[in-house]
Amino acid sequence: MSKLYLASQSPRRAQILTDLGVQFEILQPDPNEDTEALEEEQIGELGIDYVKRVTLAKLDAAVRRLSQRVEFSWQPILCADTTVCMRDQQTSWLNIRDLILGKPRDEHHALEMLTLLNGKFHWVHTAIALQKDPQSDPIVKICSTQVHFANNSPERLAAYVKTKEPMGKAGGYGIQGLGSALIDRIEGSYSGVMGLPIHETTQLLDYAKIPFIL
Ligand SMILES: Cc1cn([C@H]2C[C@H](O)[C@@H](COP(=O)(O)OP(=O)(O)OP(=O)(O)O)O2)c(=O)[nH]c1=O
Repeated sequence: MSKLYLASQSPRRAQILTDLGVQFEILQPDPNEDTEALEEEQIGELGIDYVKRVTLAKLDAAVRRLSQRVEFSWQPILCADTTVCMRDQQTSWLNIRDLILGKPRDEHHALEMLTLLNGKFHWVHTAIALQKDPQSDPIVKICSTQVHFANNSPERLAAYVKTKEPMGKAGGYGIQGLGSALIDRIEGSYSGVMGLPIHETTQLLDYAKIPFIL
């Protein structure tokens, strides 16, 4: 049966693939690889371009890692990146700028991010990329969802940060957890916000002929 390599450390992505009934193996990162450099923003880069570039770079690194194994059988590789972004205050019709929010460095940073998102709309872009075999070009799909934060009190935001849920999550919240208490509406894909848009993922699985439950 065809199997898949998931080049991601995100437990949410693994859980979604498990729920879909996909046979997969997690491709562990190379401990010597500088992943921070990979995720560095370029000046003036829009969120959607950023997420696509980082996902393709993750895929490229994963393909290299796999082919360096002494013994390996080629199987399609899937990876993803999720980013939260808002229009920068300095944006104009002639110069559109995004403020890209990655994962918070610490609790203080998480509170800063949540305060920025509070009472407003923002975008969550998730790019997924799949390399079917060494010869073919990677296929990328981008899923963008608009999320609106309710007008939460500063005390509620601080209480949320204390739960530690914001850590390791883009924008400092998890829609699949207590973070959903802070959100009053979304337009788009819930699973995309969580880090792996299910519909777009099944399109890539179909393309790579990887079986799943449906
Ligand atoms: C906005 C949001 C993000 N997230 C998570 C999904 C991603 O795991 C994380 C964004 O970080 P990513 O850099 O996309 O992924 P990762 O570092 O967790 O894993 P890897 O690079 O190995 O694939 O934020 C949620 O779980 N819920 C949410 O509501």
